[in-house]
Amino acid sequence: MADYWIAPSILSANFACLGAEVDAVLEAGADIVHFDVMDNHYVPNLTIGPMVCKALRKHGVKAPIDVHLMVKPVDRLIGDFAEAGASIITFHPDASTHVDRSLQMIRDAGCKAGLVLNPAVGPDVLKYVMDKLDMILLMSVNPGFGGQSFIPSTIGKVKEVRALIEASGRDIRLEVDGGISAKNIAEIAAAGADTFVAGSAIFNGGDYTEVIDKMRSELAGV
Ligand SMILES: O=C(CO)[C@H](O)[C@H](O)COP(=O)(O)O
Repeated sequence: MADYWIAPSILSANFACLGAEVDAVLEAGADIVHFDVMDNHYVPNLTIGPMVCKALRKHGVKAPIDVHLMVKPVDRLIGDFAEAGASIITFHPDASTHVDRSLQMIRDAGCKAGLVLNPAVGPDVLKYVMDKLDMILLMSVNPGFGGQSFIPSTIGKVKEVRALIEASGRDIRLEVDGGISAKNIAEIAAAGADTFVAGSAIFNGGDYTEVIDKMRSELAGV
């Protein structure tokens, strides 16, 4: 017989395997799904797009999907992700020509809107658009790859941004992403963060429930 190869198309498979993994981590106690969208232009890596978001919704994922756009330009993808079922869309101010307009586009599309600050980017830009923000995401690694170490100066920035949020009187989530595990989550929460993105700690940490329970027990002590 000839050397026949059968090749299931991952694109047409509706990302069923990913759906099962997302189900597992939500059942283990995660609250939201964080989506790292990388374009090999704004960051040196290439990941997932709106089709995957849509496939997760079709698969039955009901949890909020928090889409972090590491792409430039930003605006063209907003409608696609909103239609695909995104709940929250965040982007980097240095990737959008008109930050206020991009935030408004996200809100007009029916999603919650947020800005992301890279480790070396200060919080000044936030002040002028506070009324359009539902989330602020502080990167605690340089974006593009999982598995990096938490940058300690983020703690000071979390405190600074928490103070800005309190002064605004608005209900804005403060999320931190990069190098987070049960070892440092309490310190980050004590500084003022309320949402924690963890990749390696959860997906390379063995039993999802045990890892998430350990994080929650650390948070309970804050
Ligand atoms: O956005 C990211 C990198 O740009 C990842 O979400 C982040 O780094 C999480 O991965 P890890 O917990 O392994 O650091």
